[in-house]
Amino acid sequence: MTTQISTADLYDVQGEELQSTPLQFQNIGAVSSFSGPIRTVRCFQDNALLKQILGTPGEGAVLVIDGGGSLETALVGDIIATLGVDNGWAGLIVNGAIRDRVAISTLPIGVKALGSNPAKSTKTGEGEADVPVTFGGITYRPGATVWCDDDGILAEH
Ligand SMILES: O=C([O-])CC(=O)C(=O)O
Repeated sequence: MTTQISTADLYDVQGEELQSTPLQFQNIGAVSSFSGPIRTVRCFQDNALLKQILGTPGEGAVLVIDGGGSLETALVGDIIATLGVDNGWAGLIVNGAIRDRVAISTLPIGVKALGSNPAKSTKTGEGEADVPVTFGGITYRPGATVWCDDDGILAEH
């Protein structure tokens, strides 16, 4: 695996052109440094749509999941995260909760989330995909690049 430039070094070179967030995401996957083109999904306490998307080729993209910051239910567990691994996604940024934290910590994928909750989400498929989503001061636009590591997140405008 190629070593990725740290977000701090990237900020020093390109900071004016990048967005950062003060949100203190937890790094839950086994990969803490990851980057790629942004794909997005917006869903509230329902994970059928994001599961469907992670079942398609990721081609190194980062799926940004805007769950509205809800920690009431988990949007991603180890089965869904494994789907992401198997389909070539670089990582997930979850504005919400995950579950199966211990299992996800062994998976070769980046997973940033606000926290965890064993309660599961509904599965109606409600939500939107590949639209710009905004949380924590960053607007994540499909196709723009995002970089993540232990220091945080940077994204192109
Ligand atoms: O099915 C769910 O809601 C999430 C889950 O537990 C998994 O991905 O393993």
